[in-house]
Amino acid sequence: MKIAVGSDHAGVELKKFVLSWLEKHCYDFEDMGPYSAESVDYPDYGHKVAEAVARGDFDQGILMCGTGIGISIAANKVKGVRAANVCNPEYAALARQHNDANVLAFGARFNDDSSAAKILESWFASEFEGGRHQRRVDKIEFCC
Ligand SMILES: O=C(CO)[C@H](O)[C@H](O)[C@H](O)COP(=O)(O)O
Repeated sequence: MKIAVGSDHAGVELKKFVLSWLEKHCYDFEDMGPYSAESVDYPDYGHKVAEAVARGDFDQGILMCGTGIGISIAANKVKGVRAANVCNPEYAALARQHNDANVLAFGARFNDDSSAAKILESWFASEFEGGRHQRRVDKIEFCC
């Protein structure tokens, strides 16, 4: 599985942990930036990761900003992307199981390495359940 990872300045430090976690668990990943803590705009990185997932270059994306809110809103503007801003491991599991979320977002200012690891474990351990959820996910794309 190939994972695209991005953040804004607020997420740069936690991104380092996420990258090390992905490496430790043998995922194929790419750090799409930023590469320093200099202030940047979260939509630039939200779009970059989301577009890479939508093109099929990556299976999933992981995004972090201060709260996870702005960067997930930006990612969700890209057709075919279902970004879930997750605040605990249960949300991470349900985002995969019920929403077939293909981009995981979370807040770097509200998670430390330990809570981020629990979110990542739950996300990657969970599969889309299909069935009634497939019908609902299909309807997401059909909004005028
Ligand atoms: O949380 C965010 C957006 O939802 C971003 O990470 C920003 O950091 C946040 O908007 C605060 O901006 P600042 O320039 O870091 O003060």
